[in-house]
Amino acid sequence: MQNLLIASQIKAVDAYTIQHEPIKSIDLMERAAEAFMQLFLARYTNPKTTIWVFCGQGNNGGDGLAIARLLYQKGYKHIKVFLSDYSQHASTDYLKNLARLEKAYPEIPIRRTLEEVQLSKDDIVVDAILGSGLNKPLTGDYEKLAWFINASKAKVVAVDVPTGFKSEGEIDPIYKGIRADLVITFQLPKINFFFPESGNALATFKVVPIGLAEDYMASLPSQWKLITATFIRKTIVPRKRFSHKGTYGHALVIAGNTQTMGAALLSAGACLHTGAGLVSACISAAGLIALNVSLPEVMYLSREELATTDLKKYQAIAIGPGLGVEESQQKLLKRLLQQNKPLVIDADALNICATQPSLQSQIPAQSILTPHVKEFDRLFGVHHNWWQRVQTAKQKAQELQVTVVLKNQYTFVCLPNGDVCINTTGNPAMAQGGMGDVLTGMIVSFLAQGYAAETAAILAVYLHGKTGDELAKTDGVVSASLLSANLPKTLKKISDMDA
Ligand SMILES: NC(=O)C1=CN([C@@H]2O[C@H](COP(=O)(O)OP(=O)(O)OC[C@H]3O[C@@H](n4cnc5c(N)ncnc54)[C@H](OP(=O)(O)O)[C@@H]3O)[C@@H](O)[C@H]2O)[C@@H](O)CC1
Ligand SMILES: Nc1ncnc2c1ncn2[C@@H]1O[C@H](COP(=O)(O)OP(=O)(O)O)[C@@H](O)[C@H]1O
Repeated sequence: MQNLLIASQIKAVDAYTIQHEPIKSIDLMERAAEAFMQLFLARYTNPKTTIWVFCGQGNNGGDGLAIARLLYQKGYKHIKVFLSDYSQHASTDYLKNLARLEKAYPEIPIRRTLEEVQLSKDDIVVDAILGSGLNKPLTGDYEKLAWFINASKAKVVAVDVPTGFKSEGEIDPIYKGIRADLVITFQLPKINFFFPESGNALATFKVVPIGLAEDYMASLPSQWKLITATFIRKTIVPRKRFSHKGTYGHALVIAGNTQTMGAALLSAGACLHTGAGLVSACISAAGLIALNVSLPEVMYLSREELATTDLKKYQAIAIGPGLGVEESQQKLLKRLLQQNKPLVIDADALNICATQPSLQSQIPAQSILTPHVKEFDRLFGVHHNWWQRVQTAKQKAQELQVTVVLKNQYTFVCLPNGDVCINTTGNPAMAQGGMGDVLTGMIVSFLAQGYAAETAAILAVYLHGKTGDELAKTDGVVSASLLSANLPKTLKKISDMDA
């Protein structure tokens, strides 16, 4: 798991690296500019393109000036620089890089007013006006500049952060900053890149390492974590010699209704494909034939039997996909909550809890809640932005001592200790009904196999997205059943890798 840091912490890491590597700050800036340039060159290979580098007067602007010099040195001769020197203050490294540029390549045009700038849609703008130092909303000349660049339709590549975009905290509903096609960001992604509202400010981002002190970064306190492939590889326990079905637990999936039996089948199927030793599906009788035909390995438990069965024989239980919210399902859920056994609670089970708020306090500790945005807001109230929503998820996870899996393009897994783990696997080819049902089956499967609740949720969201990513390399749309069928392949790939 990788710590994500807020802008002030990154500044501290910057200072620490400068002191302990040691490296001069101007050389660290050069390293950042080099890293930016390498990725830029790989993407934009035509040296005849006109590149306008817009620079502010802080270190972001300093990066921009170094980038202009390095690109020119690499043969990109159509470089022009714009200085937005609207302020009295300029950073030392900005001034040094301005002097270096003017000395090395006095022929590069430097402009200071927009009347001198003509941007075409074929040009590239390097946005180095304001970076992580943004400390107030854009106004006046800065706002005009952003408007001018956005209106030009030129391709925009931002340095570290698009000008006007906050690295963390609530994102303003009306975005006035620069809209970047690509952000090349230094060392760590900014926390706000993972919130859907960032879609107004950037189409995509790439992280380039600039050699900041890794150990120090890891030692700083942060409740924001990125789920990494390394963590997953280290955490997944390979199947053991001499193991048998009993080794991998018995999972029960309580789901499905006459018109939504597919949800139950998808969930139970994914549970099987993720490796539970035994899977039982408690579905309405209408689904029995379908279950036997499509998932012969899965055992059936009738709704009536559920009432009398000793639940101890199941190592993990999930409830909700396609369940329905009628009185009988409400009773069923209430009875289950009274057993005080941790549950994976999804879909209609969450919807029932939303209409009966008193049930919330009865959710057993160690349970896992897997709402999508609408289920989340039904359950915990309407939220006007994702920052607030994640704050609530974090708070509820701590208050109820549960794991909240807030599903989205980037899923936020909020743990009972207050950590928010962000998953970066997954893609729009997966945006199809049934995908969440598969995820629920995966989580309950990992739980049955003996993983702790937090770990089961993290492994499942990563593996779910990773399988979707592998399939999206060849398929434009990835259905839930296709993804489910491919889970064993991803698991095999992961367990074959060296941790
Ligand atoms: N470790 C790393 O990651 C490395 C980072 N590096 C680079 O440094 C960048 C951060 O640089 P930075 O701290 O100098 O801030 P930056 O964004 O240039 O802003 C400058 C000043 O602008 C002002 N200002 C703020 N908001 C404003 C507004 N709305 N409208 C008008 N003015 C506004 C404010 O000054 P104030 O007005 O408060 O006096 C602020 O201090 C980072 O993004 C990366 O590119 C690399 O070089 C090396 C390693
Ligand atoms: N664009 C996307 N990128 C990444 N993951 C996605 C995307 N669209 C959907 N998903 C994933 O698919 C699942 C959808 O869950 P949900 O809405 O509950 O589906 P359903 O109720 O249809 O089963 C979530 O895990 C979500 O993260």
